[in-house]
Parts: sequence; structure tokens; C-alpha cells
Amino acid sequence: MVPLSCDSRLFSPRGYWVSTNSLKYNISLELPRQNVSSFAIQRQISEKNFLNLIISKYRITPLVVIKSLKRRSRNISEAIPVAESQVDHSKTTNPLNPSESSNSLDMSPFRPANHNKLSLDDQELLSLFPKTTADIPAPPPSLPGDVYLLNGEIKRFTDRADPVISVIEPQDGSKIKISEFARCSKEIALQALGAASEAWDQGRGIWPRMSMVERAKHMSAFLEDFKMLREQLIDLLMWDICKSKKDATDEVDRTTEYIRDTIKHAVQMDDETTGFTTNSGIAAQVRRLPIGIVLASGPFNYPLNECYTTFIPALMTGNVVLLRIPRNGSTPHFPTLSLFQKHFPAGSINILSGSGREIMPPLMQDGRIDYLAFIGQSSSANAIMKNHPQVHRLHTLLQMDAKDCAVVLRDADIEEASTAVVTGGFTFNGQRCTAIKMVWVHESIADAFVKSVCEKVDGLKVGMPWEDDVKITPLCVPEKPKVIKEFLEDALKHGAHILNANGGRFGKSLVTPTVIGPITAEMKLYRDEQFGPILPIASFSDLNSVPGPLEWIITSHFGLQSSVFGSSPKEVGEVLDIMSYHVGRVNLNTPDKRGPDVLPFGGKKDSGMGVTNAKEAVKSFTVESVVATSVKGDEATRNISVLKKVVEEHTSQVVVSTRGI
Ligand SMILES: NC(=O)C1=CN([C@@H]2O[C@H](COP(=O)(O)OP(=O)(O)OC[C@H]3O[C@@H](n4cnc5c(N)ncnc54)[C@H](OP(=O)(O)O)[C@@H]3O)[C@@H](O)[C@H]2O)C=CC1
Ligand SMILES: O=C(O)[C@H](O)COP(=O)(O)O
Repeated sequence: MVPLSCDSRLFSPRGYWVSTNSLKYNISLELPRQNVSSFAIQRQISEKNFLNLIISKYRITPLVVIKSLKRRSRNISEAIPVAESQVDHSKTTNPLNPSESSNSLDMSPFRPANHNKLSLDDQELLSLFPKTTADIPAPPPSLPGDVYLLNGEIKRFTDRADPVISVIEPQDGSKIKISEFARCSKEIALQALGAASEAWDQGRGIWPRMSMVERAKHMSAFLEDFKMLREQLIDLLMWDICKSKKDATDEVDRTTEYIRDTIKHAVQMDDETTGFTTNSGIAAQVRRLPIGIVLASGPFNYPLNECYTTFIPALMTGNVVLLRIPRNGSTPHFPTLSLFQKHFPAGSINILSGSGREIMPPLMQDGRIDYLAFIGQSSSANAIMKNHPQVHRLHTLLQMDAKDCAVVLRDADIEEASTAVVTGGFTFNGQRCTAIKMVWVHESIADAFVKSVCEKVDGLKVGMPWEDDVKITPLCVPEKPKVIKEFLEDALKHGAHILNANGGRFGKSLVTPTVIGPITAEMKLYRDEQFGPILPIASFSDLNSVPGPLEWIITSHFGLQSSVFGSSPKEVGEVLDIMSYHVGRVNLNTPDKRGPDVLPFGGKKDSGMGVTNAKEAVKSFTVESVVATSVKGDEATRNISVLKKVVEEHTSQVVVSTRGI
């Protein structure tokens, strides 16, 4: 027997919190105010019967149920009065254990689809893989990959080159090798740093001293050659990370756009910051100059694009670069090595493959890295940065993990919201930092919304990347299916259900898109980033409930994006405001995404530091450098004359115009 308790601090606008308070854990219920009026329930009540009593005997539909929030409850001596007469029997449900209240299961928006078990080695899924290699419409790529670019030379590292085997494994068990991946050693990494350091030469190297217009010519020539690789790069993305042909094409095309935009914005920025303005008798030029040696590392899910979003602006603005390419998604980089070799001075761009854990710490420990441009998990960024001996002078641009949520208000257009949430949740199997990874739906529409989401998710075509209209493809990181399975098992163990008929099925690297709920605080899916094809859903009665959407956003340590679906200005405004202080971008009736790429893209809290888009990134990789001179009285003539001669005789790369004086 455990005492029933109520915490007066938790009187909500809608009702009251009541809890069991055992040594093991608490169950807290938010009960509607109208039900709390005239008669008392017993004070000593068994934990097991607590929910049953509230739901079946007193027939009250709790507004919110929390398990294990012990710290939120305090004993009081009074019993909780409950008015049986005001109960809405039709809604009676036990969200923690629907099977306990017989009529509740059918009424809950979170009823299990037709099973609650994971299907492993699912035969139907396995049959989606090609029977043999002969069944594959176009021959898989095969290219040498034990290569790296160091000091203008393409070298081979055969000592430790692993085969890159596609996770697209034909049914006959054959393996398809598409390339190799050289695990470059620490020694090679340090040689590359040496080459970069020489190319930088304390700002005196060919590349950092070249004018922006000249650099733009190099980058434009590179771009022309890069465009010729389009079809090959799409093919490699499809095979290496299993992006659907459509998504792979988008990745390549937006990368081309990004290079073009970077050239434009870099030249524009340089032009705008060249020349002088005068204030208080001081004429000054505030020009943006490169910072030094940039170590760039990108993620596997946009292995081409999200490497280019950092290192292309870094290079374009005169920095020198050491690029570490991701293991999954390495192959699209291999055909580009000869292009970088052809178009850029030796050492200005060096491209290495290898384990991040093996090569990044020694590079950082060396102390010559001036800038870390990292896209991946915040724990990885943290571990890498800590190696720098003078971390206070390390510049960073970090785009990191995220758990974007969608809040679906009571007046949301269910069709529109469910379409957006499914797109946001499952594009590229949910492997996007901007994927919707948690959904809060208002209880009044939860049933219709969950139904609509499940129908749409079950309509997503699962198959091979080259198939028309395919949406769910194999997961390219070999350990990923196991990670997804663990997330689902944990949620099921804590009382969630698989809500869509096709959910929870596994066959080699294929995992069906799975909608799961109700998600509660003790489940890993509540807070952790799943980065895979799972859509967790919880319902709420009041925006300010605890737990509830606003409290969830405020207390989340992530802050990339979030979306709100609805039209009531009061509620939309309230949600927009809270979200805006906690995430980098809020989307109204629109799924989360990075594009259009002209918008600033960056996160808050653990999700990001700095902004990428071509215009902002060229600023990020440069610092304001001021040249100032007195133009007061007699000094003016002399100083202006010196500057004019510097410009006329081309003796400086920094002062190239006396515009403005
Ligand atoms: N905000 C954004 O814009 C984006 C964020 N992401 C986020 O990236 C993640 C997925 O990308 P993923 O590539 O798996 O990211 P990871 O952070 O897991 O891996 C990235 C790199 O970091 C290295 N690394 C990890 N730990 C350490 C360490 N202790 N010391 C040195 N290096 C280390 C890895 O090395 P190794 O090679 O040895 O494994 C790997 O090369 C997701 O969380 C996603 O949200 C993805 C895209 C965009
Ligand atoms: O890596 C990611 O996930 C991207 O930054 C998200 O980009 P997207 O919203 O365009 O897919």
C-alpha cells in the first residue's frame, strides 16, 4: 500500500496532479479540475491499483500520466475528492497499460496496430533485395579508393585499406565491393598538416595571398569539372549511403549551387570590405582575411554536401584545408581528388580518409589547427576539441546532433500536419539532423492524427535506392539496425506500442518506418536522437503541461529546429516564441529542413555553433582585419599618399584600393 499524494505546486490551469509515492517509482496523473470536487478516495491505495481505481472506479480520464517523476510529488494528508457524475465514460483509457481497462484500448490513439513485436529477419523485407547482382538494373560502381591527396599529390595507402562493401546485399549472399577506404595513419595525417602549414606559410603562401578574384577563377574552373562528375557522384551516393536516386541527385545539385553561391558571396564580401571609411579623423579599411589552417570533417548522411558547406567557403576565402572524409560516404570524394589537384596550389587542400578517432586527436594536439569545422555529434566535437593545446584560440563552426520536435495544436489541419510530419520524419530514413524526431499532438485530435500518420507511413515505399518513388532504403551504417531495434525494444518495454501496421520489421539493412507511442519520459526515445526510421509520438492536453511540449523544448539540450502545426494566433504565437529562444529555426505548418540554402542554418544549445549558408560561411572563415591611418591635418596628405603608392605599385595584398579616401 502506498499513500496517494498531491502537490499543490502542480495545480495546473486545467486540474490537479495526484501521485502514488512509493519507494520504487511514482505515477502522477493530471486530473481534470471538474472531476475534483465532492467525494474522497481512500488515502492508502496500492500502486498497482492506482490507475485502475482512477480510471475504472472513478471513471476519470487523466489529462496527463507521468511515471517515475518522484521528485515532483510531495505527500499531503488530505485525500483527493473526485466527482463520479462528471466523468466522460467514452474517453476512459489507461495510457500506461491499455490492456488493464478493457474498453479503453479501442479508444486510445495509441493502440497497437496489429502486433507489438518486432519482426526480425523479415522474409518480405529480405525479398526486396536483388536476387543476384544480375538483377541490378545498372552495374554497381567500382573505383580505387585507397587514395588521398597530400601536398598536391594523389597518393595510395595500401597498408590499411578496407574494402567498401555496399549494405545492398543480394539475396544469394554475394557481396558488392564498390571501392576501398584507406585508414590513413597518424603519420600521414601529420604529413598532411605539414603540407597545409607550408601552404599557409603564416599567411604568406600562394593561396592565402592570392586575390579573391583570382581565387574565384580557380574555384570556378573546379566547379566546371565538378559538374561533369554529376552522374557518377549520384551513383556513388546511392551505393555508398543508399540515398534514393532523387535524394542523391538533390545532394549533388545543391552542392553545385553551394559552390556557385560561395564564389559569388566571397567576391561580393571582399569587394564590399575593400576600401576606406573615415571616422574621427581615422581612415580605416576593415577587410575580412583568412584565419589559417582549417580541419574539416563531415557526417555520413550528407557526406558530400556537408563537407562542401564548410571547406569550400574556407578554401575560397584563402584558408588552407585538411579535409577528413567520413567513412560511410567516402566514395563520392575519390573522383574529386584529381580536380582539387588540378585547380588548387599544392597543400592548400589536402584530403584524407581514416578513422576520426585515430587521426583527429593527433592533428589537434599538434596545435597548428586554427579552425575546426565539424559536422557530427556534439560528444564527438567535444572530444576532438579538447585535444587542442590552446583551445581558447581555436575557431569553430559546429553543426551537431538534434532532436527536432513537431507540436500539433488542436486546430491543426490533420491532413497537412500528418503529411509534413511524415516527410520530416522519414526523408532519407530519418537520417537527417533536421528530421522530426519527436511529435507532440493535442489529445483532442491525437486519434485522427495518429491514424493519418500511420496510413501515410505504411504507404512509404521500401526498397532499393534506384527504384522509382522509393522512400525507405537500406541503412548504410552496419550497426544502425541494432541501434533502432534497441530504441524500439526500450519503448515497448516501457509501455509504448507500435502504431502502424508495417512498423517494427527488420531484414538485413532494411528497417520499416515505425510510428511508436505514447512516448513517456523514461523511454530513451523521449530525449535521445534516434537518427533512423522511427517517429515517436506523445499527446498533450495543455501546452504548458508537465511533461508537455513547451516544457520538453525548454528542457531539451538540443536546439536545431522545430515545427508547429495549427492556426490559432494565440497558441501559434506562444509556441513560436518559446521555440524561437531554443532552436535555430521554427517552421509553421511546414516540415523542418535546412533549405532553401540562402537561409542561415545553425542550431542552439548542443546542436550548433555558427551558421552555414554560403553568405554567412564566407564570413565565418574570415576575420576582420583593420588597416587604419590618421587623416587629420598635415598627416592626411602624407598617409594618403603612402597608401596610394602602395596600391599603385601593388606592394600589398591587403590594401588594394584607396576607395573612400
Ligand atoms: N547539425 C547539422 O547540421 C548536422 C548534424 N548531423 C549530426 O551528425 C550525426 C551523424 O553523423 P556521424 O557522422 O555519425 O557523426 P559522429 O559524430 O558519430 O562521427 C563523426 C566523426 O567524429 C569522429 N569521432 C567520434 N568520436 C570521436 C572522438 N572521441 N575523437 C575523435 N573523433 C571522434 C568519428 O570518428 P570515427 O571515424 O573514428 O568513427 C567520425 O569520423 C547525427 O548526430 C546528426 O544529427 C549530421 C548532419 C548535419
Ligand atoms: O545533415 C543534415 O541532416 C542536414 O543539415 C539537413 O539538411 P536537409 O534538411 O536539407 O535534409
